Amino acid sequence: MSGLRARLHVPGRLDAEVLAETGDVLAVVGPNGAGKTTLLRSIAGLLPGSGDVEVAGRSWTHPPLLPRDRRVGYVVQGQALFPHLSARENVAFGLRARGAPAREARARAEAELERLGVGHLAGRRPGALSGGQAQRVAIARALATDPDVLLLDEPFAGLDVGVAAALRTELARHLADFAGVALLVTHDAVDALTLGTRMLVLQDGRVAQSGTPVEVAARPRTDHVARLVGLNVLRDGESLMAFRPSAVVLAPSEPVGSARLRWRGRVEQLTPHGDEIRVQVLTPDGVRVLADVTAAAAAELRLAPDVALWAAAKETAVTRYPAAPAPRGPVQSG
Ligand SMILES: Nc1ncnc2c1ncn2[C@@H]1O[C@H](COP(=O)(O)OP(=O)(O)OP(=O)(O)O)[C@@H](O)[C@H]1O
Repeated sequence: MSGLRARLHVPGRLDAEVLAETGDVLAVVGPNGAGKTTLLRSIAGLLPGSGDVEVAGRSWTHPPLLPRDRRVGYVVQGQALFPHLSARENVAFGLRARGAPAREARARAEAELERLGVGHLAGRRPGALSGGQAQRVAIARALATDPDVLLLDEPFAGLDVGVAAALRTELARHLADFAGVALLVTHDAVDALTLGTRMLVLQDGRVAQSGTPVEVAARPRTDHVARLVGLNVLRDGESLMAFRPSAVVLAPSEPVGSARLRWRGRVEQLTPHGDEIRVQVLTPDGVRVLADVTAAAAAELRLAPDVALWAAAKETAVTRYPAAPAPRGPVQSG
């Protein structure tokens, strides 16, 4: 087994088996308190005695390895850079702790910061960095030690939308190059679908579902995932398009504007969805598009089953990604 095999048990909090192969990016999703952070911390060795972990054919738990002896890069929730160290020293820290000579650690740290687009900020302390810059430093620090397992706990949380989008694009590149197994905790379905090669759904400390993102999105097995991936995921040739139902506009006649994707169809279903109404539109070719509209808009459009209408979405609201390759072996619950 070249990847990760873990059976994790933290009484009352987590009971899960995780299998991932080298090159996998496992998107870990689930409601608050489901055990996502506990899962990452168990793998990192921060919760001693919490189960069996085997990485690249080597046990990290029999005998138990200290966290610093595990080949892990961990980007914790809300960053934890050392405030009194420069970006360069923060990144070099882990290398020094693993015995790298100072010069070598410094050179590697600078190269890693450069790779993350923050090389020019190497001398700054975290207090003088923006949230997005600090997060890049945190990712550089996690990658600098060439970990076998990369743990990312909500890496885009708290960042401005534009900053998060830029970092997401960049992280996608680094994850594609990354030679180990990555676990990405996220509350964002688009992250799970675009960055994950597999998805692991946790609920009440257990694995509720696993599979490729497309499999999970197509047949959500928990309410949370259904809501989370309450996304439109439509095929467009060789790629998939994902967009939120809230990005879909309904109109009685064909919408104008060339940049819009549009579908003609009929209302198949209307369901309450929070403060809004979720409308399922069925096209003559069998494509289903979800739209969330306010009650006022639903009344104005006289929405009822079988009413003919148009659905449209702006191209800018659509995330496109390649259709997933054939599924690999299952990640199982414990
Ligand atoms: N230090 C702790 N001691 C005892 N229980 C804890 C501790 N940390 C977390 N828990 C509990 O363990 C469960 C899992 O928490 P965890 O933080 O792993 O969830 P999560 O899925 O990461 O949640 P979130 O999305 O809110 O970050 C929760 O019921 C939580 O209350």
